[in-house]
Amino acid sequence: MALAYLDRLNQKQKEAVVCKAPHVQILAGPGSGKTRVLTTRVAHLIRHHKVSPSSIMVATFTRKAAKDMRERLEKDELLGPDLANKVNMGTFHSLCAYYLRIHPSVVHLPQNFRIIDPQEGVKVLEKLIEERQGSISSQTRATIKSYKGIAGEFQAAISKAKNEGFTAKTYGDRYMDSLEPLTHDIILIFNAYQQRLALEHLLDFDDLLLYGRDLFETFPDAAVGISHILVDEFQDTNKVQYHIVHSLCTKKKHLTIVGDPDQSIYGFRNANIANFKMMINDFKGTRIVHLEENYRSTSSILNGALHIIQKDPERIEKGLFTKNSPGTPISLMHCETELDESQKIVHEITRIIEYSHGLLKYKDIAVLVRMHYLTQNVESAFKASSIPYEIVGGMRFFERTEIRDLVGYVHFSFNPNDTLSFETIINTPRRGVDNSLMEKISTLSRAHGKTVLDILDGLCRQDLNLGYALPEKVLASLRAFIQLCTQVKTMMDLQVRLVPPKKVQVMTIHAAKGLEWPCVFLIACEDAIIPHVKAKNVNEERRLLYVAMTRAKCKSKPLFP
Ligand SMILES: Nc1ncnc2c1ncn2[C@@H]1O[C@H](COP(=O)(O)OP(=O)(O)OP(=O)(O)O)[C@@H](O)[C@H]1O
Repeated sequence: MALAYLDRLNQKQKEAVVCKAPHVQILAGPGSGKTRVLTTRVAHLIRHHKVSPSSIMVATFTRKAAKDMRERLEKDELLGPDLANKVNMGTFHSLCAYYLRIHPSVVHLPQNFRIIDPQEGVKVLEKLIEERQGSISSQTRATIKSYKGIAGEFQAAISKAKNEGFTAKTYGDRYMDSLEPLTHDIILIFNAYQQRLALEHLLDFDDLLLYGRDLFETFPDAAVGISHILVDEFQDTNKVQYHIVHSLCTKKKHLTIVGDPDQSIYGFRNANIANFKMMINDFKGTRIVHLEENYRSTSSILNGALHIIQKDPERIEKGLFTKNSPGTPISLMHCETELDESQKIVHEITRIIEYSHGLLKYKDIAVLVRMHYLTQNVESAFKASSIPYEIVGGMRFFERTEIRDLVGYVHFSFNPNDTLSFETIINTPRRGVDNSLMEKISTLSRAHGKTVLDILDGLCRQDLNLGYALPEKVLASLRAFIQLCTQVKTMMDLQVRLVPPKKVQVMTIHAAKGLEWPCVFLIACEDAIIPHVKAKNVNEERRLLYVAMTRAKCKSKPLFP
């Protein structure tokens, strides 16, 4: 049978797509067609091996990657929209959320659990730390400048522990004998945090993975019907994600992973490069295929990037080449000040657009930064010179105040135990509920084991006594609030349609992973920024620079003030 979709692949890519080994590890450099190979392998399983599309699960790291892959699969030369839509595809977090919604009781979760974002998590921690400051060690107390700041630090510590696979209980058991006062503070707050989330039927992002791991471990049939699992960006998997993949793959399931150890830039979030070796040990019969031809970049760009990554002493040597022409050399641009740096970028972009005579558009240009705050100068310069730009990964749709409020109403109506959402929305519009009353309502809800709505109802009917009478104006607005919430019957499925960009894309290097543009500027390419002054692992910083440089097809321009 003619398999036309294979014609778009080189020999190694074909080998990776048609490989019949039970498990396949595809190791590939940047721009060598990992996404092309992964999507074609999915198509090949369905079209050639007649695997049902609903038996295939593809786990990605970002929603953007999942969307990108689905779009590629929807093309007729691969699967077409009907078949593509039947493939189970999503981020690890969304796949876990999906199966946890179907089988919540297996891991003792309530049916109406809600997923909170990191900002909401900080809010919970802020309160818990304030409530428990008497029990926190004097050393930690002395470092508290603001509750929000310290809450952020506890959140990072708890998240790190969870990404290593600890629950509050197992973390406490493991570190109970530590001599570090801070460790005991973390144990205390970690426990309190999990108790508060459980009480209010809330899960944070890390919990999704931990509960997902427990679900698939205790009940591998949760993902019934899945026979093939494919994982993108395997170098970014942490221990918990590996555990999930391992549990999912019991009972003769087939695993394909694609990844590039050189692009491992999430070590700070516990990504574990050792997972490549673990896979070889745990999955007998794994075949390794190397993709070594880069199609994306000019040879000048690729050689420049290789020069950087080859200095990583931990690197496992692997080949990467391109048949592309050298193109223009990488040009380092020295700038007098940060202001000068952004003005030079404006000047260069204007020149590129003008001289390419329509060949290159604003959307073909990206500006990458090591840290988000570095976008400020370039943003002002773009505004002043009317260059259309988009800061990617800044304030996201769901983080905007009005959207937060709207979603808060939906969440609260769906889960009236959720005091976090209650506190977000109760005074939008103003209802005269001050912080102390808000606290009392939340505390009464927890103490009586009743929902916040029940407590509000009790207050309005005057069945519950606060020790003082609420003004009639406040009672009236609480009644209106109850009525409004009871009117919101169903959860709305808010979906944002992403419009293809037409503007210069400005984003961090982390956000640029997996993307490509003809022209890429990299600003603040200097000591203390990259490698970052606080970076614990200089090799990870080197890999970060490698990822940044390999995003460019023709023009890579690092700048330094
Ligand atoms: N066999 C091929 N022939 C021509 N072009 C190819 C081939 N394979 C991949 N490409 C092109 O190379 C570019 C990089 O491919 P892809 O995005 O799949 O790379 P990747 O390995 O996922 O990159 P990264 O690791 O940097 O995210 C794309 O523009 C793709 O269309």
